[in-house]
Amino acid sequence: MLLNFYKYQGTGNDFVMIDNREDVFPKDNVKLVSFLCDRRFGIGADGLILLENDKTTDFKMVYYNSDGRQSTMCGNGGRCIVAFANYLEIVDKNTSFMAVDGLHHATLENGIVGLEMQNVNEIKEKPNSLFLNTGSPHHVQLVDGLKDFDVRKEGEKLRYGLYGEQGSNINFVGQAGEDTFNVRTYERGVEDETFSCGTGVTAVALAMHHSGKTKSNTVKIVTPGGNLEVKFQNNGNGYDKIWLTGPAQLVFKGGIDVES
Ligand SMILES: N[C@@H](CCC[C@H](N)C(=O)O)C(=O)O
Repeated sequence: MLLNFYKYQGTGNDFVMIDNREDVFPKDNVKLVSFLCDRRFGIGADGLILLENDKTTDFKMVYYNSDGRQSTMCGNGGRCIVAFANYLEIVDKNTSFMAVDGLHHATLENGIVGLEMQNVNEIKEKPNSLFLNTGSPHHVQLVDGLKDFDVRKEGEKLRYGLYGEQGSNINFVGQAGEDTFNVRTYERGVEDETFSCGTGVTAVALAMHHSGKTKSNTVKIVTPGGNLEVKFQNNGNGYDKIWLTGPAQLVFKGGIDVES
């Protein structure tokens, strides 16, 4: 069958996007998803996202990593699917949608998408790092010489060594200013460094505030794929009103022959 797809990117974190409102996609086909995400034999992407109907909100997001398996929340994917829903004329400038971690509100203006993330009530302090869940699990670690750091090698070591089978995404951080951080992320399920990770930069912003590295509740993050901003409120017990904001763009669209 001919499968129509749309390719999106948000700060270089890229996704195959499929309109699955008519239930056309074989959702349990791990091989098919990993083939579509393959950069040499398929379309190429860090993940695949289905846009589906939802009973109570504008649409539902179903996220797969490039390994072909459904996973936890994807922040950049969440921003991209809002741009996709706008392209499909399902939503205008404000929307609410359902994802694996619950309800998300979002805004869209001139290609910039703001996405409200789930509240974070726990940040675990470890010897050289912090661990928190922003919809997906994240290890956050400050390192020297981030530019030349071997993110793949060190990320893989920690992802399996510290977090076992379940794993975690691993974020390496360098402070660039009072409210600005450089971030490089090793992503679980991609098993490599990606150009940017939305739940990851959200985790970094909160972790840096929690550990006193910044006093600002608007944090600028520089990733290899571009710039993001994370705003939040510290409520004493944790963080709420967390908004991740940055660009999300349609790159190209097409059709691909797949076995039905
Ligand atoms: N790229 C994503 C994170 C996707 C989920 C992650 N790989 C996992 O399985 O935990 C983002 O932008 O948040």
